[in-house]
Amino acid sequence: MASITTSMSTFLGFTKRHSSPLSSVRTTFFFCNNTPKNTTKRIVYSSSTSKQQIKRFSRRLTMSAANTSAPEAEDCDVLTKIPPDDRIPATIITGFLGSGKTTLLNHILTADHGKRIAVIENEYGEVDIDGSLVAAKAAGAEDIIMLNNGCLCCTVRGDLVKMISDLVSRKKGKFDHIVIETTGLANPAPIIQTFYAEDQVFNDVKLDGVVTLVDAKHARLHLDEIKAKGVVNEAIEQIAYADRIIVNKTDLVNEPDVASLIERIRNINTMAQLKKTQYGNVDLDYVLGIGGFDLERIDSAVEAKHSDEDHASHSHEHDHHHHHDHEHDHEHEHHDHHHSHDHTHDPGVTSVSIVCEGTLDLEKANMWLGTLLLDRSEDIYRMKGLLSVDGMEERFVFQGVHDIFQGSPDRLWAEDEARINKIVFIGKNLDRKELEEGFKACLL
Ligand SMILES: Nc1nc2c(ncn2[C@@H]2O[C@H](COP(=O)(O)OP(=O)(O)OP(=O)(O)O)[C@@H](O)[C@H]2O)c(=O)[nH]1
Repeated sequence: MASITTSMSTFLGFTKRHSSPLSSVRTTFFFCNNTPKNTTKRIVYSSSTSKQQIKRFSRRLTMSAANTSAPEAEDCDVLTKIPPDDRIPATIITGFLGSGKTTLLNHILTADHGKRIAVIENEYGEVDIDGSLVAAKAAGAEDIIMLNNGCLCCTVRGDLVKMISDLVSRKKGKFDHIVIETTGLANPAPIIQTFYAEDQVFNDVKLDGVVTLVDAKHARLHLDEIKAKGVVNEAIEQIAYADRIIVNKTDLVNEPDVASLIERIRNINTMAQLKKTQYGNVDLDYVLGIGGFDLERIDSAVEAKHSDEDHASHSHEHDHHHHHDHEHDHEHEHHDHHHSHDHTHDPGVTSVSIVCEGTLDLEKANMWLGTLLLDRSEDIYRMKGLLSVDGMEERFVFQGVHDIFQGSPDRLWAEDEARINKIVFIGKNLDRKELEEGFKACLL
């Protein structure tokens, strides 16, 4: 995957105060670029990041944590409040070929939600706008832009940046939301990274979330497909990056099959909410206004409270004892589901959750997370966490996508509140024991 890199000097220069009206609010994140219009910041780890640099970074955070009571201090780098973000939200709709992406898009465009939506449609190799989308345009999409000279996640990423910037400069104020439909073979990661790596996009548009359609009838075939070494299985990747999963076409399969598919999806991604549907028929607030990358909404993701539909599936017997003999095969994680039966599936991509009471030593935690991202950022697809850190009165929330990391203190811990840390990782070759031990070694 193309990695986004930045010089570590800017990364370490993250104490600069903002000249915006928000400057009285202390700045949030570890970051790489100045962003004049808002205070969302990013850190992008590069392969040239050294452990020494992480150590320096860690020391700076330690100092700033001890300094949280002095918001006006010139060298202050920790926020007590996550500032409002008024950038235009963008939702990515992805899912394997034929899973129902266009059907969902039409549902969104024709429903009565009062939002003015601009659509970016990536139909690889097609020349004309999909007939059904023409109908949707008539029904009210603010703008439909076709990207058909390549796949968004590879060749036309630059086009995506250009399209979003054109859209913003041409029509700012005339639309409220951007929906991007990927091709069925897209890997969402580079598309997600575009929203952080490209200032032209980042300054005006924020990623709202990734919605992944799963074809209840055919998904198993795609998930089972074993690719050559180094080749991603798009069906797995699309599930792994999702904030919302829609198991569609449930009219074509029986309930036990849907249940075992959901079980399998859950093994890949415990963080996303999941719903079963037919013809993409979901409530619109399930797919728009997700806040999947918002720090203030980390809570709901790390709680891993699954919907009734999820739980309903757990009462069924599972018949998926398949076991792949390939390089990624390893013991799978099942932390949140409390299933005791032995089965192995979706080798490679899993979710690992760590829930643990206690308070973290800031320097150790920084070292651990920094080193983890430095060594494993290719494998860590997404992570979200909520931490209790020594010297911070607030909970520390963070989220990351590969080498992009954002973190900020959010609300104060209540006096009688148990200091429970929660972290969820989604990624490849995750070793739960190692992650848990690494985390626990940072506790005071
Ligand atoms: N039976 C059934 N068919 C569905 C359902 N949802 C969508 N379809 C049909 O499945 C076909 C593919 O749906 P699309 O919405 O075009 O899927 P897509 O993911 O956009 O497809 P690609 O762009 O080719 O990747 C269409 O004929 C839809 O009418 C469903 O829940 N049940």
